[in-house]
Amino acid sequence: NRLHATIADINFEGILANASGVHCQTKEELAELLASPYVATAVTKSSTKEVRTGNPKPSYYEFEQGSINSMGLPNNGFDYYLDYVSQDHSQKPVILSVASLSMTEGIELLKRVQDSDFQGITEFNLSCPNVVGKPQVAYDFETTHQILTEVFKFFKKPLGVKLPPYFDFAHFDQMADILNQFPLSHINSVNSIGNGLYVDVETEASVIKPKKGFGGLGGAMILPTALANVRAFRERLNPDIKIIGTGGVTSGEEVFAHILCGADLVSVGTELQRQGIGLFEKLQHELLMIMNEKGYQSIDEFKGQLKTM
Ligand SMILES: CC(C)(C)CCc1c(C(=O)O)[nH]c(=O)[nH]c1=O
Repeated sequence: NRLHATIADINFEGILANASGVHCQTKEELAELLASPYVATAVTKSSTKEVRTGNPKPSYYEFEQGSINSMGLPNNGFDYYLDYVSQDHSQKPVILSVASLSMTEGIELLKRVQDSDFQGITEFNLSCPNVVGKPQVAYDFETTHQILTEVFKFFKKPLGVKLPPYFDFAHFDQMADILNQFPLSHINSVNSIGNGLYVDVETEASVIKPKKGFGGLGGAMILPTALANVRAFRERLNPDIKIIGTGGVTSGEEVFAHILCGADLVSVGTELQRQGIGLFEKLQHELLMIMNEKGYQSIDEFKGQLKTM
Protein backbone atom coordinates (compact mmCIF):
# COMPACT_ATOMS: atom_id res chain seq x y z
CA ASN A 1 0.00 0.00 0.00
CA ARG A 2 1.42 3.38 -1.00
CA LEU A 3 -0.07 5.02 2.07
CA HIS A 4 1.06 3.30 5.22
CA ALA A 5 2.64 4.05 8.59
CA THR A 6 3.75 2.20 11.69
CA ILE A 7 3.45 3.47 15.25
CA ALA A 8 4.55 1.26 18.16
CA ASP A 9 4.71 -1.83 15.90
CA ILE A 10 1.09 -1.23 14.88
CA ASN A 11 0.65 -1.01 11.12
CA PHE A 12 -1.73 1.48 9.61
CA GLU A 13 -3.16 0.93 6.13
CA GLY A 14 -3.72 4.47 4.93
CA ILE A 15 -2.60 7.55 6.85
CA LEU A 16 -5.76 9.53 7.60
CA ALA A 17 -7.63 9.88 10.88
CA ASN A 18 -10.11 12.12 12.65
CA ALA A 19 -8.79 14.71 15.08
CA SER A 20 -9.86 13.82 18.59
CA GLY A 21 -13.03 15.70 19.42
CA VAL A 22 -14.58 15.48 15.97
CA HIS A 23 -16.94 12.63 15.00
CA CYS A 24 -15.72 10.45 17.87
CA GLN A 25 -17.90 10.92 20.93
CA THR A 26 -20.13 7.88 20.41
CA LYS A 27 -19.44 4.28 19.44
CA GLU A 28 -21.61 4.85 16.37
CA GLU A 29 -19.48 7.79 15.23
CA LEU A 30 -16.28 5.81 15.84
CA ALA A 31 -17.66 2.80 13.96
CA GLU A 32 -18.64 5.03 11.06
CA LEU A 33 -15.06 6.34 10.86
CA LEU A 34 -13.60 2.82 10.95
CA ALA A 35 -16.01 1.68 8.24
CA SER A 36 -14.48 4.12 5.78
CA PRO A 37 -11.76 2.48 3.63
CA TYR A 38 -9.99 5.86 3.58
CA VAL A 39 -9.68 6.07 7.39
CA ALA A 40 -6.60 4.37 8.83
CA THR A 41 -7.56 4.78 12.46
CA ALA A 42 -10.10 6.53 14.68
CA VAL A 43 -9.18 8.59 17.72
CA THR A 44 -11.70 8.76 20.56
CA LYS A 45 -12.85 12.01 22.15
CA SER A 46 -10.52 12.68 25.08
CA SER A 47 -12.08 10.75 27.94
CA THR A 48 -12.31 11.65 31.60
CA LYS A 49 -13.12 9.50 34.61
CA GLU A 50 -16.69 10.79 34.81
CA VAL A 51 -19.17 11.31 31.99
CA ARG A 52 -19.27 15.00 31.08
CA THR A 53 -21.94 16.97 29.26
CA GLY A 54 -19.48 19.75 28.51
CA ASN A 55 -20.00 23.50 28.32
CA PRO A 56 -23.26 25.32 27.49
CA LYS A 57 -23.93 25.73 23.76
CA PRO A 58 -23.07 27.23 21.39
CA SER A 59 -19.59 25.93 22.18
CA TYR A 60 -18.45 25.39 18.58
CA TYR A 61 -18.57 27.88 15.70
CA GLU A 62 -17.36 27.68 12.12
CA PHE A 63 -16.33 30.62 9.99
CA GLU A 64 -14.66 30.86 6.59
CA GLN A 65 -11.07 30.57 7.79
CA GLY A 66 -11.66 27.92 10.46
CA SER A 67 -13.38 27.19 13.75
CA ILE A 68 -13.42 28.13 17.39
CA ASN A 69 -14.50 25.81 20.23
CA SER A 70 -14.79 25.61 23.94
CA MET A 71 -16.55 22.25 24.18
CA GLY A 72 -15.49 21.62 27.76
CA LEU A 73 -14.52 17.96 27.30
CA PRO A 74 -17.99 16.47 26.69
CA ASN A 75 -17.49 12.71 26.67
CA ASN A 76 -19.18 9.46 27.67
CA GLY A 77 -16.59 8.63 30.29
CA PHE A 78 -13.39 6.63 30.26
CA ASP A 79 -15.05 3.20 30.75
CA TYR A 80 -17.21 3.73 27.65
CA TYR A 81 -14.20 4.34 25.41
CA LEU A 82 -11.96 1.73 27.03
CA ASP A 83 -14.71 -0.79 26.43
CA TYR A 84 -15.04 0.26 22.81
CA VAL A 85 -11.34 0.26 21.94
CA SER A 86 -10.90 -3.10 23.70
CA GLN A 87 -13.26 -4.76 21.21
CA ASP A 88 -11.99 -6.00 17.87
CA HIS A 89 -12.45 -3.49 15.07
CA SER A 90 -11.86 -5.36 11.81
CA GLN A 91 -8.09 -5.21 12.39
CA LYS A 92 -8.15 -1.41 12.34
CA PRO A 93 -6.37 0.20 15.30
CA VAL A 94 -8.29 2.67 17.44
CA ILE A 95 -6.43 5.29 19.48
CA LEU A 96 -7.75 5.87 22.99
CA SER A 97 -7.50 9.53 23.98
CA VAL A 98 -7.30 10.24 27.69
CA ALA A 99 -7.63 13.65 29.31
CA SER A 100 -7.72 14.54 32.94
CA LEU A 101 -8.98 17.41 35.00
CA SER A 102 -6.28 16.70 37.53
CA MET A 103 -3.02 14.86 37.38
CA THR A 104 -4.14 12.28 39.92
CA GLU A 105 -7.12 11.49 37.67
CA GLY A 106 -4.86 11.19 34.63
CA ILE A 107 -2.51 8.82 36.42
CA GLU A 108 -5.47 6.77 37.66
CA LEU A 109 -6.91 6.44 34.16
CA LEU A 110 -3.57 5.41 32.68
CA LYS A 111 -3.19 2.81 35.45
CA ARG A 112 -6.54 1.39 34.39
CA VAL A 113 -5.39 1.26 30.78
CA GLN A 114 -2.22 -0.52 31.87
CA ASP A 115 -4.25 -3.06 33.87
CA SER A 116 -6.76 -3.62 31.04
CA ASP A 117 -6.41 -6.00 28.08
CA PHE A 118 -6.36 -3.06 25.62
CA GLN A 119 -3.21 -3.51 23.54
CA GLY A 120 -3.56 -0.47 21.28
CA ILE A 121 -2.20 3.06 21.41
CA THR A 122 -3.20 5.50 24.14
CA GLU A 123 -2.87 9.25 23.63
CA PHE A 124 -2.60 11.46 26.71
CA ASN A 125 -4.06 14.92 26.08
CA LEU A 126 -1.59 17.30 27.72
CA SER A 127 -3.73 20.31 26.86
CA CYS A 128 -5.73 19.52 29.94
CA PRO A 129 -5.98 22.16 32.62
CA ASN A 130 -3.51 22.36 35.46
CA VAL A 131 -3.96 23.85 38.92
CA VAL A 132 -5.74 27.21 38.88
CA GLY A 133 -3.40 30.06 38.08
CA LYS A 134 -1.01 27.87 36.11
CA PRO A 135 -1.09 27.37 32.33
CA GLN A 136 -2.26 24.11 30.76
CA VAL A 137 0.00 21.18 31.59
CA ALA A 138 1.79 21.19 28.22
CA TYR A 139 2.82 24.82 28.80
CA ASP A 140 4.21 23.95 32.25
CA PHE A 141 7.42 22.07 31.48
CA GLU A 142 8.18 21.10 35.06
CA THR A 143 4.73 19.56 35.53
CA THR A 144 4.92 17.80 32.17
CA HIS A 145 8.23 16.23 33.19
CA GLN A 146 6.87 15.18 36.59
CA ILE A 147 3.76 13.57 35.10
CA LEU A 148 5.58 11.66 32.36
CA THR A 149 8.14 10.45 34.91
CA GLU A 150 5.30 9.20 37.12
CA VAL A 151 3.42 7.60 34.21
CA PHE A 152 6.36 5.72 32.75
CA LYS A 153 7.09 4.11 36.11
CA PHE A 154 4.09 1.85 35.47
CA PHE A 155 2.85 2.39 31.90
CA LYS A 156 4.39 -0.17 29.53
CA LYS A 157 1.95 -0.03 26.61
CA PRO A 158 2.19 2.34 23.61
CA LEU A 159 1.63 5.91 24.83
CA GLY A 160 1.67 9.18 22.93
CA VAL A 161 0.90 12.75 23.94
CA LYS A 162 -1.42 15.34 22.32
CA LEU A 163 0.35 18.69 22.32
CA PRO A 164 -0.85 22.25 21.94
CA PRO A 165 1.08 24.43 19.50
CA TYR A 166 4.27 26.14 20.65
CA PHE A 167 5.45 29.45 19.23
CA ASP A 168 8.99 29.90 20.51
CA PHE A 169 12.16 27.97 19.63
CA ALA A 170 13.08 27.82 23.32
CA HIS A 171 9.78 26.00 23.90
CA PHE A 172 10.35 23.57 21.00
CA ASP A 173 13.78 22.83 22.50
CA GLN A 174 12.59 22.47 26.11
CA MET A 175 9.58 20.30 25.22
CA ALA A 176 11.58 18.08 22.86
CA ASP A 177 14.26 17.61 25.55
CA ILE A 178 11.57 16.42 27.96
CA LEU A 179 9.79 14.16 25.48
CA ASN A 180 13.06 12.54 24.34
CA GLN A 181 13.57 11.23 27.89
CA PHE A 182 10.56 8.91 27.58
CA PRO A 183 9.72 5.88 25.40
CA LEU A 184 6.75 7.60 23.75
CA SER A 185 5.07 5.95 20.77
CA HIS A 186 4.23 9.31 19.21
CA ILE A 187 3.23 12.90 19.61
CA ASN A 188 0.08 14.35 18.09
CA SER A 189 0.80 17.93 17.08
CA VAL A 190 -1.12 20.29 17.15
CA ASN A 191 -4.17 20.69 19.31
CA SER A 192 -6.22 23.84 18.70
CA ILE A 193 -4.51 27.21 19.15
CA GLY A 194 -5.69 28.15 22.62
CA ASN A 195 -7.94 30.99 23.60
CA GLY A 196 -8.68 32.72 20.36
CA LEU A 197 -11.67 35.05 20.10
CA TYR A 198 -14.01 35.43 17.14
CA VAL A 199 -16.36 38.43 16.96
CA ASP A 200 -19.59 38.78 15.00
CA VAL A 201 -19.56 42.44 13.91
CA GLU A 202 -23.27 42.40 13.08
CA THR A 203 -24.30 41.32 16.59
CA GLU A 204 -21.25 42.91 18.21
CA ALA A 205 -20.92 39.71 20.22
CA SER A 206 -18.65 36.72 20.55
CA VAL A 207 -19.90 33.58 18.80
CA ILE A 208 -19.58 30.89 21.48
CA LYS A 209 -21.14 31.00 24.94
CA PRO A 210 -18.42 29.56 27.24
CA LYS A 211 -15.47 31.59 28.48
CA LYS A 212 -16.91 34.90 27.15
CA GLY A 213 -16.26 33.67 23.63
CA PHE A 214 -12.67 32.52 24.09
CA GLY A 215 -11.87 29.14 22.56
CA GLY A 216 -9.45 26.90 20.69
CA LEU A 217 -8.83 27.71 17.03
CA GLY A 218 -8.79 25.12 14.26
CA GLY A 219 -9.07 24.91 10.51
CA ALA A 220 -7.27 26.38 7.51
CA MET A 221 -5.89 29.38 9.36
CA ILE A 222 -3.81 27.26 11.76
CA LEU A 223 -1.97 25.35 9.01
CA PRO A 224 1.33 27.30 9.23
CA THR A 225 1.42 26.83 13.01
CA ALA A 226 0.63 23.14 12.68
CA LEU A 227 3.31 22.58 10.02
CA ALA A 228 5.88 24.49 12.07
CA ASN A 229 5.20 22.32 15.12
CA VAL A 230 5.32 19.06 13.14
CA ARG A 231 8.61 20.16 11.54
CA ALA A 232 10.17 21.49 14.75
CA PHE A 233 9.45 18.27 16.65
CA ARG A 234 10.48 16.05 13.75
CA GLU A 235 13.85 17.81 13.71
CA ARG A 236 14.25 17.50 17.50
CA LEU A 237 12.64 14.22 18.55
CA ASN A 238 14.13 10.73 18.64
CA PRO A 239 13.10 9.13 15.32
CA ASP A 240 11.36 6.34 17.29
CA ILE A 241 8.80 8.89 18.43
CA LYS A 242 6.40 9.11 15.51
CA ILE A 243 4.22 12.12 14.68
CA ILE A 244 0.52 12.47 13.99
CA GLY A 245 0.17 15.80 12.22
CA THR A 246 -3.02 17.69 12.98
CA GLY A 247 -4.17 21.16 12.01
CA GLY A 248 -5.28 23.05 8.95
CA VAL A 249 -5.95 20.10 6.64
CA THR A 250 -8.65 20.85 4.05
CA SER A 251 -7.27 19.07 0.94
CA GLY A 252 -4.63 16.63 -0.26
CA GLU A 253 -2.17 19.51 -0.49
CA GLU A 254 -2.12 20.02 3.28
CA VAL A 255 -1.87 16.27 3.88
CA PHE A 256 1.17 16.25 1.59
CA ALA A 257 2.65 19.25 3.42
CA HIS A 258 2.23 17.60 6.83
CA ILE A 259 3.99 14.47 5.58
CA LEU A 260 6.77 16.55 3.98
CA CYS A 261 7.29 18.16 7.42
CA GLY A 262 7.56 14.74 9.04
CA ALA A 263 4.07 13.51 9.92
CA ASP A 264 3.50 9.72 9.82
CA LEU A 265 -0.28 9.98 10.13
CA VAL A 266 -2.42 13.05 9.44
CA SER A 267 -5.63 13.86 11.30
CA VAL A 268 -8.43 16.22 10.35
CA GLY A 269 -10.80 18.12 12.65
CA THR A 270 -12.54 21.29 11.48
CA GLU A 271 -12.85 20.24 7.83
CA LEU A 272 -14.20 16.83 8.88
CA GLN A 273 -16.77 18.61 11.03
CA ARG A 274 -17.64 20.72 8.00
CA GLN A 275 -17.73 18.10 5.24
CA GLY A 276 -18.40 14.79 6.99
CA ILE A 277 -16.76 11.42 6.43
CA GLY A 278 -16.79 11.69 2.64
CA LEU A 279 -13.88 14.08 3.09
CA PHE A 280 -11.46 11.21 3.65
CA GLU A 281 -11.96 9.79 0.14
CA LYS A 282 -11.34 13.24 -1.32
CA LEU A 283 -8.17 13.75 0.77
CA GLN A 284 -6.74 10.35 -0.13
CA HIS A 285 -7.52 10.80 -3.83
CA GLU A 286 -5.94 14.25 -3.92
CA LEU A 287 -2.86 13.03 -2.05
CA LEU A 288 -2.37 10.16 -4.49
CA MET A 289 -2.79 12.52 -7.46
CA ILE A 290 -0.07 14.78 -6.06
CA MET A 291 2.20 11.79 -5.49
CA ASN A 292 1.58 10.59 -9.06
CA GLU A 293 2.38 14.02 -10.48
CA LYS A 294 5.63 14.06 -8.52
CA GLY A 295 6.51 10.46 -9.30
CA TYR A 296 6.37 9.25 -5.69
CA GLN A 297 5.37 5.62 -5.34
CA SER A 298 5.34 5.60 -1.55
CA ILE A 299 5.08 8.10 1.28
CA ASP A 300 8.51 7.03 2.52
CA GLU A 301 10.10 8.73 -0.50
CA PHE A 302 9.16 12.20 0.71
CA LYS A 303 8.22 11.91 4.41
CA GLY A 304 10.15 14.50 6.42
CA GLN A 305 12.06 15.62 3.31
CA LEU A 306 11.09 19.29 3.49
CA LYS A 307 13.63 21.31 1.57
CA THR A 308 14.95 24.63 2.81
CA MET A 309 16.53 27.37 0.76
C1 LIG B 1 -9.42 22.15 26.29
C2 LIG B 1 -9.76 21.04 27.23
C3 LIG B 1 -11.25 21.10 27.61
C4 LIG B 1 -8.95 21.21 28.50
C5 LIG B 1 -9.38 19.67 26.63
C6 LIG B 1 -10.33 19.15 25.54
C7 LIG B 1 -10.27 19.91 24.27
C8 LIG B 1 -11.34 20.64 23.79
C9 LIG B 1 -12.63 20.74 24.50
O1 LIG B 1 -13.23 19.66 24.82
O2 LIG B 1 -13.04 21.89 24.75
N1 LIG B 1 -11.24 21.36 22.62
C10 LIG B 1 -10.09 21.36 21.87
O3 LIG B 1 -9.99 22.01 20.81
N2 LIG B 1 -9.02 20.63 22.31
C11 LIG B 1 -9.06 19.92 23.48
O4 LIG B 1 -8.04 19.28 23.84
